[in-house]
Amino acid sequence: MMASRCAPSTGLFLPFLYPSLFRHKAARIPISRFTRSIAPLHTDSNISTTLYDATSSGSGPGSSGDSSGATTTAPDTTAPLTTDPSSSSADLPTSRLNPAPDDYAISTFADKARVTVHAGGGGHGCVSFLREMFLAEGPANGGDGGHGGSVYIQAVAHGETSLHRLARGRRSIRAGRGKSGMGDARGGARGDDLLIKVPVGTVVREVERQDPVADEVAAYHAARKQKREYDRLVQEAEEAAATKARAEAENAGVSGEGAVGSFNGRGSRRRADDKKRKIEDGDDGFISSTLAESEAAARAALGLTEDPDPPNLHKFILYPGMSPGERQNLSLPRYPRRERLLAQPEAPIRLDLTAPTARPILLAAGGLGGLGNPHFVSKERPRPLFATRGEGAVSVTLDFELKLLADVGLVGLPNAGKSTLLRALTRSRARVGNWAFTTLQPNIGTVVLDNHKGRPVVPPAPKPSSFRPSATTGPFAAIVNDASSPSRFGSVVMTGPDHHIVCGDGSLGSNDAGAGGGGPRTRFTVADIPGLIEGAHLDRGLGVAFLRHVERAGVLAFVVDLGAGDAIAALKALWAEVGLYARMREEEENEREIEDRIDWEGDGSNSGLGIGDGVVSTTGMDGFTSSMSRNGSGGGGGGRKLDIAAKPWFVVATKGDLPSAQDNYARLREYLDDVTAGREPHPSGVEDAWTDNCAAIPVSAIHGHGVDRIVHWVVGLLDQ
Ligand SMILES: Nc1nc2c(ncn2[C@@H]2O[C@H](COP(=O)(O)OP(=O)(O)OP(=O)(O)O)[C@@H](O)[C@H]2O)c(=O)[nH]1
Ligand SMILES: [Mg+2]
Repeated sequence: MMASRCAPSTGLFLPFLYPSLFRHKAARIPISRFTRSIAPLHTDSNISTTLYDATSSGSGPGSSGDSSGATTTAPDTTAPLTTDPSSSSADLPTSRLNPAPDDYAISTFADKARVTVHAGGGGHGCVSFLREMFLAEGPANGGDGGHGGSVYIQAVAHGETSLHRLARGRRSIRAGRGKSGMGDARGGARGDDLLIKVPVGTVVREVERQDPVADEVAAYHAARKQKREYDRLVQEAEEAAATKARAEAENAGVSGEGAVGSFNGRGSRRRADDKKRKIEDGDDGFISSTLAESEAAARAALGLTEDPDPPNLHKFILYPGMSPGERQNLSLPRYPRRERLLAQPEAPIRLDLTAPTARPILLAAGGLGGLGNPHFVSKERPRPLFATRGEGAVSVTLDFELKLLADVGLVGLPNAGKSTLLRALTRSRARVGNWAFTTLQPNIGTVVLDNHKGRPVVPPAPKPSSFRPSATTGPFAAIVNDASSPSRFGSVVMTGPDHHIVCGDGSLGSNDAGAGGGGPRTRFTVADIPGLIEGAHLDRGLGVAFLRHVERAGVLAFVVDLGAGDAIAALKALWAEVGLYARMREEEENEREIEDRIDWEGDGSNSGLGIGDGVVSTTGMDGFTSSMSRNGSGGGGGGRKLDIAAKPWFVVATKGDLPSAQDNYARLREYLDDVTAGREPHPSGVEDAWTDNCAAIPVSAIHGHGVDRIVHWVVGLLDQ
């Protein structure tokens, strides 16, 4: 038997021949090993611990404990607070209210967008004539062009929660252009209208606009002026030439008489007479030669190379098959004066859409379609070889700004527990993590008070005055003493499978969403924004820009972490930032008002938006200003109060389960009692700020304890 020529497979050359096989194999082994060895460095829990340590604004001394046992026990969110007073989020089992950092729903959110909206231009009119077998030159039958589409805006309460669709990518939005008319008297189709849907709470401001109709009018006036000037110069030149010729003829006659009898004299005399007669008779050849000269002189004077076009030529479409003679003899009629279908809103457009708009509001009106040639038939001009062009359309650059119109705005330092509270109040899946700036964009949730099943989920709220917490018998004591039952109000169970409170991420509430229609309030919305830090108004941290989302909330809830140092200091720091933000906004508004006053001076009509065709704006200019100075003292310059300080507010003293929370709460309570009684100034330092009933509601959001009190308190404040 012949020996194999190949050496028995030792595998020696295989890696060189098939490196991919080996790379694959080799890769597999270390990956799993690496995973095991490096995983602890990259897990979320590790990141959170690291960041927590760095920021040191966590939930107290117990929070940096070992999280290894986190998944061993089943979630017990109804556990009483007293079971383990030193528990921190890291020690607790994961649950809906203590989720892993990767358990959250990403929401695409944008609160600002700059977009140029273009209305559609009108389609052109058509030049056409009927032609049939025995009718070679029938009447004009060109169709009219279709009107261009318009752009509208509508604020909707449901379905839109953010401006991300406007902010994303596209910087311009176009309505449809009207189609041009066609032969056989077929009119062009209308351009499609465009409706921009925005969430309630959107403010729209015009930045710039281009109106081709206005440009056309200006171009027409310039062309007409030039044409007049040209005609004047031509006439002058002709008159000068005629006078000169007449003078020459006279001179020639005189010199001829002086040479009576000579042949030459007789000849020149005859020529001069001829010339004189021709001038007097308006002889064509002579006139045309002087006219051409005069026109050339006028063109030279105006710096033109050709005769100027009729001023309104650009508004007409000429029949392409026109002969040069027809072109020469073309006399265009006056451009017909026409009204736009919809009146373009006057500049500058400013809308504050604080309520759903029943009817769309016009932003940019579409252009008119051009007229077909039958419109220009007359006795003198039975076969018009022209039609009009479609009107150009307006384009407006607009700034959109969304100020969420939640009923309650949560304001707190980073890591205070705002998102956990939102999760406890609603079915929001806002991100929660034990580090600062977990929340990078606002979250909004809806608290449903009535599930429309005939039985209110939440019993009628007590009036805030009858529910005023006190240091001794207040809710904090209730939480501790009533630890076995999660709610003092019995019927509200904040956790568990039959959770009645839903998050309406897809249904943005408005200030009147709950009590809309005059009935009892059925829901309210809560906005959770990124944490504020000291100096946020100087753009530290994530800045104060997100405060715009709580600026118009009905009630402000200051979320203070009872386990993170002095709660009073935290509250004062928050109010200081809010106050500075309010002042900033007020200055901005004042500046804008002054700018507008200058803009609007020219036409003297500042009565709001000129929205035509019955489109009604729910809030125009007046609505805008009034919303900003709703609580102000009537716009009197420096005497204006801060709006935000005039809002009802309360403190949510969260993380009540942590040690030292009791003392901290007691001090906070005392301080707030003093503020209510007027012994202490308002924490923002603003005079006349709202201090009717400054409450601190202790909760442990992570356990879902005490959140029902917040629901009642808010309902009481909103219904005030
Ligand atoms: N012990 C305890 N921990 C809580 C409570 N509420 C929240 N936490 C923890 O506090 C940490 C921060 O919670 P978040 O809800 O993310 O805080 P936040 O205010 O939204 O933070 P930012 O979004 O960064 O501003 C998390 O680890 C929570 O588990 C509570 O009532 N008790
Ligand atoms: Mg958060």
